[in-house]
Amino acid sequence: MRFLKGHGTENDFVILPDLDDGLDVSAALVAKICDRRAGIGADGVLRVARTKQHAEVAQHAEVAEWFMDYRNADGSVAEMCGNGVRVFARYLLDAGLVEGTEFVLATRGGPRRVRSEPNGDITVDMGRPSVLGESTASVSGHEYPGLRVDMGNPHLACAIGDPVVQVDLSHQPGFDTGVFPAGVNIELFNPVGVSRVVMRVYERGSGETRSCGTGAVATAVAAAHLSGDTTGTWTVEVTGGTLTVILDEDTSYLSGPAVILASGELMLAE
Ligand SMILES: N[C@@H](CCC[C@H](N)C(=O)O)C(=O)O
Repeated sequence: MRFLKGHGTENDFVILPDLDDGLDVSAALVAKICDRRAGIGADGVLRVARTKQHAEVAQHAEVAEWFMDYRNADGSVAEMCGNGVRVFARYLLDAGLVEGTEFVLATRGGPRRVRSEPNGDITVDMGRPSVLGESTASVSGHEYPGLRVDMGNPHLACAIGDPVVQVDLSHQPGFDTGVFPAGVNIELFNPVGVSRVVMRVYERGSGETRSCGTGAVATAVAAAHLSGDTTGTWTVEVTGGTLTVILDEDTSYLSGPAVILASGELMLAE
């Protein structure tokens, strides 16, 4: 099985080109691939599939030839992955599977338009964030109130008084399972200047990661909300680099680097 490895601000992925739709990618195989000792190691897997072959996204085949079949490191399926879309787009561009610098790809969360920028960054139109109210995350005995934001996938973005670098995110934070029956991605952030935040994230299905694109947009929405805003350009400093988020009236954009760093032949089997 051919694979590539890539990352976006160190949110890292194994890419499985499955252009003929022949791969049986079970949850167990994904978990093995993502294992950082016994596998290649990654926060998730991006299977490159044809949109028209998949009933769950086939309605977008007219606008998006390629479907990002995203799986978390534990093998669970998620609707969207912002950094995954950017790395997936980088792969499609490098492999010559798309024409031009702007195109649409399919995700379970809906079609997403991407643009390759002159400086090499990839920008994604992430759609309009849905603000769903408030909830609370608990970490090491602290209760952190936050904003529920749906980005196609669920987020709880919490501004905290403690420096985020000091928080222990080695375990799953507590959350209200009545509010988030399918689990949630939890962002903790500190506002650090004008339209600038430092963020850490504990991802559903992957644990703490060094970046999360949907989480960066959710965090920008929550940070803007604190100052009574819904629009603006935000710099989100994550552990693995820096992302830019633009919030406008109708949609949101995520920009940053996306890199393919290796390719090879995978010998793992279930
Ligand atoms: N890292 C991603 C989000 C991946 C999915 C998430 N763990 C979930 O289960 O919803 C991103 O960059 O958005």
